[in-house]
Amino acid sequence: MSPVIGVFALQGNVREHVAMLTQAGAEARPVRRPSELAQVDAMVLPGGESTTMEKLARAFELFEPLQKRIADGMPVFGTCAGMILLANEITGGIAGQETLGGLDVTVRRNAFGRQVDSFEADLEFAAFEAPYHAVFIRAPWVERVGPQVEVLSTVSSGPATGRIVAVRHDRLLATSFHPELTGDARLHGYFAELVREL
Ligand SMILES: NC(=O)CC[C@H](N)C(=O)O
Repeated sequence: MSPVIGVFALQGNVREHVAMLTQAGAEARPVRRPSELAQVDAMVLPGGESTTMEKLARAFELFEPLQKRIADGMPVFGTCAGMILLANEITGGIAGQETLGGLDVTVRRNAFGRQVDSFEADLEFAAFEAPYHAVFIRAPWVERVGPQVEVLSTVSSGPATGRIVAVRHDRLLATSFHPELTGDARLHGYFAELVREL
């Protein structure tokens, strides 16, 4: 049976993520309840507002089950706020903000500056032949990576040059930007491949 990828559906571009996963040849469905989480093999955590997503995940009793599944090795693709939710450590969080954790990085929230609400950039990925056009919206960046974390891409021009914006730690994949907005399904394909390899 082909694996099923769930998309955290309490906030964010759920339909777009499902569409991109489908385009990448994966089976995908929204997840709002613990019973739905139990039926998927992997998860996408979309962008949104990480503090709100934490609250919603707790209110819908998904926070602890997600933490447990991540600790048990479930593959997760976190994008933007989803990257923040996966990080072991955050800077610029609100008082008491907690994450699901698992990804051994420190992520800075709203790192590109509040005046830079959103921007776009072409990124190089070793796994892709052509650059990946990325859309950043009040995006975080990665400030520290643990020894097991692979840096997949950094910003290559402008004031943020060298900043880490895509990482992989074993089965956890995370990007600072929104890969569901540009019609380019290569990152969803990369994640689907990682899920299939299990
Ligand atoms: N586009 C996004 O996901 C923004 C993330 C948001 N700034 C946060 O801290 O959660």
